[in-house]
Amino acid sequence: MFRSLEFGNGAKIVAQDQGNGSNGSGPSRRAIRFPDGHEEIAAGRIGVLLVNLGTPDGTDYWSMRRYLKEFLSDRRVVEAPRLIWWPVLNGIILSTRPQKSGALYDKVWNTERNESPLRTITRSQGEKLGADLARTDPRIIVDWAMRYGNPSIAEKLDALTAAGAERLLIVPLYPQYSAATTATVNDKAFEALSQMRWQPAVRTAPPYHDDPAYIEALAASTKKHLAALDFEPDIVLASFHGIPKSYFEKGDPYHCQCQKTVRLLREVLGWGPEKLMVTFQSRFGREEWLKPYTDETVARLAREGVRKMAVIMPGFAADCLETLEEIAGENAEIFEENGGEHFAALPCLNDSEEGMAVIKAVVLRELSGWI
Ligand SMILES: C=CC1=C(C)c2cc3[nH]c(cc4nc(cc5[nH]c(cc1n2)c(C)c5CCC(=O)O)C(CCC(=O)O)=C4C)c(C)c3C=C
Ligand SMILES: [Fe+2]
Ligand SMILES: [Fe+2]
Repeated sequence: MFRSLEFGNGAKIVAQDQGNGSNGSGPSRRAIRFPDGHEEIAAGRIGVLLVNLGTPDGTDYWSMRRYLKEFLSDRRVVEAPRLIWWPVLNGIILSTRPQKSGALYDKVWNTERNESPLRTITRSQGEKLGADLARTDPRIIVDWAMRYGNPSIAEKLDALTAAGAERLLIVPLYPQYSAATTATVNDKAFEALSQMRWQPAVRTAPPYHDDPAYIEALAASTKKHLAALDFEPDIVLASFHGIPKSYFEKGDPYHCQCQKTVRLLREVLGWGPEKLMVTFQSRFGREEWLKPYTDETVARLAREGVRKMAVIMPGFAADCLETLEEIAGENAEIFEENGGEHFAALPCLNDSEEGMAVIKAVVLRELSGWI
């Protein structure tokens, strides 16, 4: 079966599904067919796929349950032996967490588009990057996907190869590497590629925790958002999503990369560790996670007399439940309950000028030799 995509100049990209047996069903032939119908040439396009964590399709019980089941079944995310984890996940967690998390997502949901902020922002990052890079090299096509939920990595890889992408750059949108994030994005992409008879050439973008473009963007964005506040914080927390301490002990470089990001950011801002502290948020389960915990630190500092606090979240390429609800909502309350007076959660880099400059710098560097 042929699938085709038409372009404004009358050219047509045609992809033939292989549909011939056991080795998957990805597109196996790509060609540009010109209007007169007889000329076929290789499409030769370069695909860039931005991937972020994921998102439920809705905040109702079944959408939340589907999403959490996919997410929490991933062995890269929960490493506990299946014999122990399976009954816990399918018992208590999937019967209670979907309602609880759904209510939290309701607080931040983009009702206009009926989707989570993470999906809205990731789409915008993809669209802005696509428009920008098409001016750099018209062979480049950019798309975006979610590791869990929709749009899936597999469907976007199919679409990119069908559109003629013979070279492909996968970009996990995580500045700091963790097996629970970067590695699982790549695993999922290679799982989809393993089903294709005719694979594109593939690269994956490395973490960019110490990339000067990223550090400069964080510094500029932090200064810009602090200047817009009606107070000057006594202390700024750099809050990262946590991981279980045991993952760090097994060799996950995430903790070290978070620390390095903040060390470099302090150097650019000219701040010491007493002004910009590192903390870890979003614990899940009973195991010990990376410390210090954000919520405990916020409470302690408020009790110790800190009255004005700002929080930046450099590990999140886009605002999401964990930044908009957990930090801007829950932690603001914790601060005030313990005597704090002014609290601000600063926006992530998102699709801002600074944020797009980082993604563009990473992508252009990783495309070198291809463009
Ligand atoms: C169970 C363990 C979890 C690990 C390990 C984990 C690592 C991890 N997560 C992110 C980024 C995000 N996580 C988000 C939501 C979220 N995370 C977990 C659990 C683990 N994360 C859960 C159960 C959830 C769902 C929400 C909830 O029920 O509490 C999000 C937000 C997604 C959104 O749509 O807004 C992000 C982003 C990182 C970077 C990371 C390890 C470094
Ligand atoms: Fe998470
Ligand atoms: Fe959370």
